[in-house]
Amino acid sequence: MIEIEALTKDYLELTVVDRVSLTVADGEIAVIVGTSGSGKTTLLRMINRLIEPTSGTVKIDGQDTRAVPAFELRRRIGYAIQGHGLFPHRTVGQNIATVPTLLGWDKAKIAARVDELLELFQLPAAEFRDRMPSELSGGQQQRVGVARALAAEPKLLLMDEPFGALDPIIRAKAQSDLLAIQKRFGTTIVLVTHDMEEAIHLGSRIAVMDRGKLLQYAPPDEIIARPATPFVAELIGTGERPFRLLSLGKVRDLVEPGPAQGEPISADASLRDAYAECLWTGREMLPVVDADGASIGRIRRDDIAHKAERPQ
Ligand SMILES: Nc1ncnc2c1ncn2[C@@H]1O[C@H](COP(=O)(O)OP(=O)(O)OP(=O)(O)O)[C@@H](O)[C@H]1O
Repeated sequence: MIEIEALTKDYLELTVVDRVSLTVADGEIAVIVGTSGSGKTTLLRMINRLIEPTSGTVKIDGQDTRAVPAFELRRRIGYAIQGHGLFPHRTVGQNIATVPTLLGWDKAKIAARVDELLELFQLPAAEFRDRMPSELSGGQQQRVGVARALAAEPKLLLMDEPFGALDPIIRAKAQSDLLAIQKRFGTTIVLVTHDMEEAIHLGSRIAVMDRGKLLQYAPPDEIIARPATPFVAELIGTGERPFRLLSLGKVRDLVEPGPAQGEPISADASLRDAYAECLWTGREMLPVVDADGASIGRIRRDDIAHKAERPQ
């Protein structure tokens, strides 16, 4: 658990992070959003003391981070940034092995971990282990960057716009990989983005920053339904609210027994995708299938539309 209390950063007269307090429970993904210059990166970097706070405290599992040498803290906490930050003269395998090597893991354990992570990120180890970063595509480099951050099995991972440079299709893939990996390892993640769609998709809680202040810290559905200030509402985009609500729900939540015509939709698809499919194909109902393709019933367009109404 991360407990941030009245955390503040001043640069001379300028307060760039202003008495921010928030708690991130184990296994949660907290996403920090806000406009450019609102203090997101500064807040994130104070957690692993890449930036020293002016005042306030950060506790990780009850321990004040000032009680731990900064280098040790940074080995313990995974850190992934936009543009991945790989070492250009080291192979993919050596990059991923950086922290385990610093921690003195034995060679066999490091090699096994490197291969495990490469496979997990769908980069066959035999093919990618010995390549140089320049021999990878941008999306592959980014995956190696996240793999490196996870190498020493950190309980906590900090990510600063990790998917910012990726095209929309690779980005969606990277996001679903991250969710799968987070589920598997139970990693607690704090992620900075300026993309509200990404925040809502990934976040179990969203922290909205403006000019150094934390305006709201709440689960996505609450941020959408009850924005704390007009600025938060504006950031969500009023015209987008119903669709953002739909993107939080799964087809599985609204399945009913009975048949329907035409191309089926997966139970794990979002309600937003199901609604789009209804509109696009002019259907009032869609057949629903499970991950193995077995029919499990149908979903109605009207039921989906009802879910897009403002929650009471
Ligand atoms: N070393 C520094 N000295 C002075 N001001 C700084 C320093 N680092 C950051 N700032 C200022 O602090 C403010 C917050 O910066 P920060 O990088 O945290 O914002 P951000 O929300 O992450 O922005 P972006 O989305 O553009 O990356 C900015 O106004 C920035 O100019």
